[in-house]
Amino acid sequence: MWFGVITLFPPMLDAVTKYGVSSRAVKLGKLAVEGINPRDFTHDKHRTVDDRPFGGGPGMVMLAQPLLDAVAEAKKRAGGAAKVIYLSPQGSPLTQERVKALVSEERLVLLAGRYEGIDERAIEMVVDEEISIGDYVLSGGELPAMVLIDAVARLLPGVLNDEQSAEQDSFVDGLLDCPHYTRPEVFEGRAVPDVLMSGHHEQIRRWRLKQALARTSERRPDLLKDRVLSKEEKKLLDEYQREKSA
Ligand SMILES: Nc1nonc1C(=O)NCC1CCCCC1
Repeated sequence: MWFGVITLFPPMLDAVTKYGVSSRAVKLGKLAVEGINPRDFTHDKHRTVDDRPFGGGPGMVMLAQPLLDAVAEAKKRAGGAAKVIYLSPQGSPLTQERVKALVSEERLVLLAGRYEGIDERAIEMVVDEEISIGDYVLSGGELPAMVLIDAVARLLPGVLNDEQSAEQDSFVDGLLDCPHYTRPEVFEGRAVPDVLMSGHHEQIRRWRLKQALARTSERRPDLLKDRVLSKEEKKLLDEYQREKSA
């Protein structure tokens, strides 16, 4: 999968190309990430990429022309059709469902804005979709772009050693993740739950599912609203709620 990221700070992309699971995807040839700097598509001496907002107000707005030319270059490098996604708080929320759908795109261009935003005409002319990673304001779209790349990279076939760990990740089955423990068995007087030491795989599976259901109902009841529970999940959640009120 190929990503062209339109950014004033291409070196930031090292965070996904040189470290962690996404860097493994790059090494395996399953992921490519190219930074394309709009400043390289300016035609004035000062390589201007922004200007003051019409109508007044604080800050600066990114000029449309360098962005459009950078997107055109990205599409050329993509070597085929590529959707353009603009990362901004005005976008639709990035969810695991959306991530899973994006995995089937062969090429994507991600537009990372800076300053107060980008000229609206650039959005009208080249942006296919706006995506938000959350309801807060960052200083640029690069980190959101890398969040999207990381979330997609983990799902590329053969990237994660144990396919299961992707399956067990939170939000993959619509529940929050269960607690995890490793050595030592007792840390600062706190012991690992007995069931995890029992070697009973079926009991461990049920315990983990119950913990995931309990956590989700406590911390993110909204996720349970849209989720159909299996018979077993209903039973475990009822069990948890009875134990809680006992
Ligand atoms: N939240 C977000 N989700 O996706 N992007 C986000 C963001 O906060 N982006 C920063 C702004 C900064 C000014 C230009 C446009 C992007």
